[in-house]
Amino acid sequence: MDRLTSLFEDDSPHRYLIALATVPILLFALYQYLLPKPIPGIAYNPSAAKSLLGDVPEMIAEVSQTGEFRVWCAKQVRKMNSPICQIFIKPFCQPWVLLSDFRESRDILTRRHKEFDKSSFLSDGMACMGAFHGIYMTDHKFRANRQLIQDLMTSTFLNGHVGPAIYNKGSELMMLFEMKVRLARGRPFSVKKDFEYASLDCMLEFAFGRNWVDTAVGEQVKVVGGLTEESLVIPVSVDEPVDFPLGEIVDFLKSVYEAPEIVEKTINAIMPKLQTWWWSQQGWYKKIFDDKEKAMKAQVAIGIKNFQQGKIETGVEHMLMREAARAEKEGREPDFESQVFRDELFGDIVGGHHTTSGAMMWLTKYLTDDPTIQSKLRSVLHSTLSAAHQEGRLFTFEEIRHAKLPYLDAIIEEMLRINAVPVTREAVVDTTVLGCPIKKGTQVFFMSNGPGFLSPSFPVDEAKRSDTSRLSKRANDSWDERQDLARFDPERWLVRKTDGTGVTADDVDFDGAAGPQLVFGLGPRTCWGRRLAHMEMKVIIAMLVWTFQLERTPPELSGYGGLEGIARVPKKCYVRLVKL
Ligand code: HEM
Repeated sequence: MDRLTSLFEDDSPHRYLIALATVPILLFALYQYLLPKPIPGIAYNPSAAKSLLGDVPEMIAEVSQTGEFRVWCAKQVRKMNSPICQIFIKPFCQPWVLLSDFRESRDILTRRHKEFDKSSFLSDGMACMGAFHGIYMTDHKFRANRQLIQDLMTSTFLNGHVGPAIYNKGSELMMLFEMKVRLARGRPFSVKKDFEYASLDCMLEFAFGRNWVDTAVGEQVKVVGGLTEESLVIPVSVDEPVDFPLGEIVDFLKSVYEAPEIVEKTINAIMPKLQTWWWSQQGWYKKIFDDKEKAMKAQVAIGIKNFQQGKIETGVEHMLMREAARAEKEGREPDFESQVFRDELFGDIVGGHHTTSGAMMWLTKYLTDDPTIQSKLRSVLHSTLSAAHQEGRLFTFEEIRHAKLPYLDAIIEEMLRINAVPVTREAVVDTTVLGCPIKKGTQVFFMSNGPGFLSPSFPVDEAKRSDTSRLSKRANDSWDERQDLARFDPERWLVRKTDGTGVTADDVDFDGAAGPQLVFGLGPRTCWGRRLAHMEMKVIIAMLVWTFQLERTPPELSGYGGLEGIARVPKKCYVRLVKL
C-alpha cells in the first residue's frame, strides 16, 4: 500500500504513465457499460449490440425515407426469424422487445395485466396531454377518469347523440365532394384534409354538440362554394389533380392538430421529460395549449349552464352529470372547474379524429383500386337499404343504424388489419415471455404487421407459452396461412350461411374473431373509442359509395405508402368521383 501511495505521490514519470494507462481503461469500461445489453435468449442484431447507438442509425436511415417505423420493426422480426426478438432503439436504455405471435400477445393483453401495463415511454411522450386517462397506468386516476366518461360509449349516447351528428357531418362532406366534382370536371383531387376535417367535426359534436360552431368542414364548404371555374386552375390533362384552396380553421382546431405532433416528437426524444419541460417554456408551445384551454374552458362553462338547467346531451354535459353524482355520493361539492374535464375531452378529440379519418382514407383507396369490391358493396347497400334505393334518396341514420351489413363490416375489418400499428405494454414486474426473461421496465411491442398477420406465423414450442396461453388455444388463432395474407380480402371475415357468392346478411355473417386482429389493442386498455370509430366509418363510407362511383386515379396519385403517428394514415388520398 505504501508503495502504491508513494508511486502516486512520486513526481516520477511512472505517475504519468499510470495516469495515461488508466484513462483508456476507464473509457473502455464506460464504453462497455454504455453498450446495449441484450436480454439473454432473445434474438438481436449482433452488429447493433456492438455500437453505442444500437439499431438507431440503421432504423433512421430507413424510416427517414419511408416514415414507417412499424415496417422497419417487421423487417427486423423477419431478419431474426424469431417470434420474439429485441432492438436497441433508445441508447443507454433497456432493449425493446418485439413479440410476433398473436396467441401470446392476446394472452398478455387480456390476461396478464398484473405483469404488463401502459408503456411509460408512451405516457412520458404524452405528458403534454395532462390529465387524459390514456396516459395513466391502470390505477385509481385511470379509473376515476373512466368513471367520468362512462356514458359516452353507451348505445344510448352513440345512437341518440353521436350517430345523428356523424350522419349530418357525412352529408355535409358529400355536399363538399359534389361541389368539388362539379368544379374538377373529371380530374382527380385530394380528399385527405376533407376526411380529417369531417372526423374532427364529428369529435367536436361528440364532445360539445351544437355548442361548438366553428366547424372545419363548414369552412371548406364556404371556400369551395365561393369558387367559380374561372377562379380555379383546372389542369389541361384529365390526370392532373385539381388543387382546391383550404378554408382557414380556428386556433383551437389547429391545437388539435399540433398536440399529437408534439406527442410524436416527444415519444421519439432521448429524454422525453426534459424535452417536454424545455418546450413548455417556449411561446409556440404555450400558444397551442393556451388556445386549447381557452376553448375548453368556454365549452365547459356552456356545459355547466346547460347541466344546471337540466339539459344533458353532449359529452361534456354527461361528464358533469357524473361528477355531480360522484360528489353527492362522497358528500362534497362537485368540482366542475377541474382540469380533468378539459384534458380528458381534449385527449379524446385528439385520439379519435386522426385515427378514424386515416381509416376512412384507406377505405377510400381500397374501394377505388378494387372496382369489384366497390360495386359488390354498392349492390349490398342498395338491396339492404332497399326502401331508400327505390325512393331514389339517401338512407337515413336510423335506416343504416339498423341495417345488417356484414360485407361492409368485413371491408372495414380487413382495412384495419392491414394498417394496424403495434400496441405496446411495459413489464411492471420481472417476468417471462415465451420462456425468455423480461425485466421490470421493459417495453414490449405486439407486432401486427409481420408473421402471424401479413405472412405465416412462426412455429412456437407450446412448452414455452404461459399457462393461460396454453389453455386458451382456439380454432381461430390463425388463418389458413396458405392464402396470401398481405392481400386485401374482406371475405376472410365472413362466415357463409348459404351456397353461392352473395354477401348480404342472408348469405353471410361477419365474424370479427375469424383471425388475428390487434388494431384496437385488447384487454382493459383496448381502444376506448372503437364503437364510435366503427359508426363513423360505416355511415360515411356507405354514404360515399352510395353517392359516387370511385374511379381509378393515376399511379402517381395512388399507392399504399403510409405515415405513422398515433395511427397509420395514407401519404396520399386522391379520388376521381362520378356522381351517381
Ligand atoms: C379506426 C380508429 C381507431 C383506431 C385504429 C384506434 C386504435 C387505438 C389503439 C391501438 C389504442 C391502444 C390500445 C391498447 O393499448 O391496447 C387506442 C387507445 C385509445 N383510443 Fe383509439 N383508435 C381509434 C379510434 C378512436 C376514437 C374514435 C376514440 C375516441 C372517441 C379513441 C380513443 C382512444 C382512447 C381514449 C384510448 C386510450 C385507452 C386507454 O389507454 O385505456 N380511439 N386506440
